[in-house]
Order: sequence, then C-alpha cells, then structure tokens
Amino acid sequence: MMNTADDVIVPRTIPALWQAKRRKQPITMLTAYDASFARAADEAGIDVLLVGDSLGMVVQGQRDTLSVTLDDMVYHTQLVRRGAPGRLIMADMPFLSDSTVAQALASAGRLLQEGGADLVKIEGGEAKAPIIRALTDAGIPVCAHVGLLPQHVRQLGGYRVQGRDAEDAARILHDAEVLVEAGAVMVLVECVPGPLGTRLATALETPVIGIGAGNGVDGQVLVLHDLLGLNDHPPRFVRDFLRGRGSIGQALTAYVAAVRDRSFPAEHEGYI
Ligand SMILES: Nc1nc(=O)c2c([nH]1)NC[C@@H]1CN(c3ccc(C(=O)N[C@@H](CCC(=O)O)C(=O)O)cc3)CN21
Ligand SMILES: CC(C)C(=O)C(=O)O
Ligand SMILES: [Mg+2]
Repeated sequence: MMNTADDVIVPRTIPALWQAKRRKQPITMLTAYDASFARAADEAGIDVLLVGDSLGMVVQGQRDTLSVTLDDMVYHTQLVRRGAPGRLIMADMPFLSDSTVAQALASAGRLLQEGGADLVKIEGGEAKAPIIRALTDAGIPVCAHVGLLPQHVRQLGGYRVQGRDAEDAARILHDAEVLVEAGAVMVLVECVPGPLGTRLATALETPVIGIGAGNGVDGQVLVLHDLLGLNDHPPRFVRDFLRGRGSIGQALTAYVAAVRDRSFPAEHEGYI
C-alpha cells in the first residue's frame, strides 16, 4: 500500500512531534544504547530514540546515573545513530556536563556533531533556563526534563514520586513553563501523579512525554531493558512487554500499539 502524508504518524522532525500533539496522536519514545536495538526500535516504528544516561545503570551496572561521562554519551549516541540513520534521536546531557552556558554548548555540540543526535535533554528546573536559552539560540533543540531528576538522587535520597503536594506540583508546572519560555521544544516529566502529568500537557503547547506520569500526557517513554523484563525491581510504571510474546520485535511493536491506543499506562501503572 502506498504511504500518504497522512499515514505517516512516525514523526522524524520536531515540528512533526508538535503536529502529533495537536492531532492528539500519542508519541512513542524508548531508550536505546546500541545499534542493534536502535534498528529493532526503528523497525517497530518508535517515534523518538532516547540515548538515556540510564545507560550507567542498565548497561554499565552502576547504581545511579552520576558516573556517566560525556564521552560515554557521545559513544552510545554514535552507535544508536548507526542503527537508526533516519530516526529522531535525543541524547541526555550527563551529570555536570551542563553546569555553565559555555560547558553546555560544548557538551551539546559534541552530542550533535560527533554523536549525531537531533536534540539533547537537560534535567533540571527553572535554574536551567539560561542554559536552555543559550542552546536554543545556537540552534540546538532542547527537551526539558522535570519531575523526578535522577541526577539529583544524592539530594533526594532515592527515586521517589515528585509533585505530590500542591506546592511541589505548582513548582514543577512553573519550572516547565519557564523552560518552555526559554526555548525548550519538548518536556519530559518523570514520576509524578497522573493528574499533574495531565495538567502539564494541557497547560503547554509543547509535547509532554511522560514516564510514570499517567495517561494524560502527549507521549510515553520507557527504558528498553524494563520493557524487556530485565529489571529485578521495576517501578510501578514499568510493563514487561516481552512477557507472553515470542520476540523482541513483537514486544517493541506491542509497546508502540499500547501507547498509541492509550492502553499503556493503565491506572495501576501510575501514581496518584
Ligand atoms: N532501568 C531503569 N528504569 C528507569 O525508569 C530509570 C532508570 N533505570 N534509571 C534512571 C531513572 C531512575 N528511575 C526510577 C527508578 C526507581 C523508581 C521507583 O522505584 N519508584 C517507586 C516509587 C516510590 C514512591 O512511591 O515514591 C515505585 O515503586 O514505583 C522510579 C524511577 C527512572 N529511571
Ligand atoms: C528515564 C529516562 C527519561 C531517562 O532520562 C534515561 O533513560 O536516562
Ligand atoms: Mg536520563
């Protein structure tokens, strides 16, 4: 069958992601760290591949993401780009690679120029607004990561739900608005009550991608290894899509279908 422009629900540009949001077509995102899984995810029609600093945990076996280096991120972004040459690829800015404007420009520059990423993701609240503004002005698209910030795990003392009380929820919403005002083209919100995820997606024109943020956001992201059942202590928001299926390809295809028809995440796979 011939593809027409309207069939293409697989957005490969940032404007296409905005269009998907306007059309209420859920966006699918998945982490990838190497060429083989990038190709598998590409073939399954995942919209955006995230080279997450979660690679410190699922690939390197560390207990958190703090030790991941910019060199690690550049290397894994190269691998993912080789496996999925035509796919939108987002790369995490690792811990302390984005502390000053000059350093953030140099770090993001490497992720785009050497790694082949299309955009970068920055963890943080309002304090990251000047960084996001500078990258945006330089032509580097940025996704703002709010809610649970794994790079702040030493302050938080663990990976816990954020935005549970009204004050914290208002702060997260305010942060996201400020970061979008600074130029962020996408927002990723991690580990917040479902109603807060919905409020963010409603308040912003920008696509809001959730992980553990309920079903009312504009798209979902999961860590690849979690989706394949390789997490011994999975958070609530994880579903093992390989369980009961015959192949990794089928698991990835099932994830795409479940996000698109909004059957994932179910009520019990979120926080209240
Ligand atoms: N494999 C993997 N999957 C992830 O989703 C992930 C990573 N690694 N590494 C970086 C961060 C850390 N993340 C995490 C890790 C644990 C929980 C967790 O156990 N959450 C508790 C919530 C406890 C509460 O109610 O506050 C849960 O039971 O869901 C959440 C997010 C998400 N990211
Ligand atoms: C959990 C997702 C959002 C992430 O930032 C990562 O994989 O590093
Ligand atoms: Mg990350």
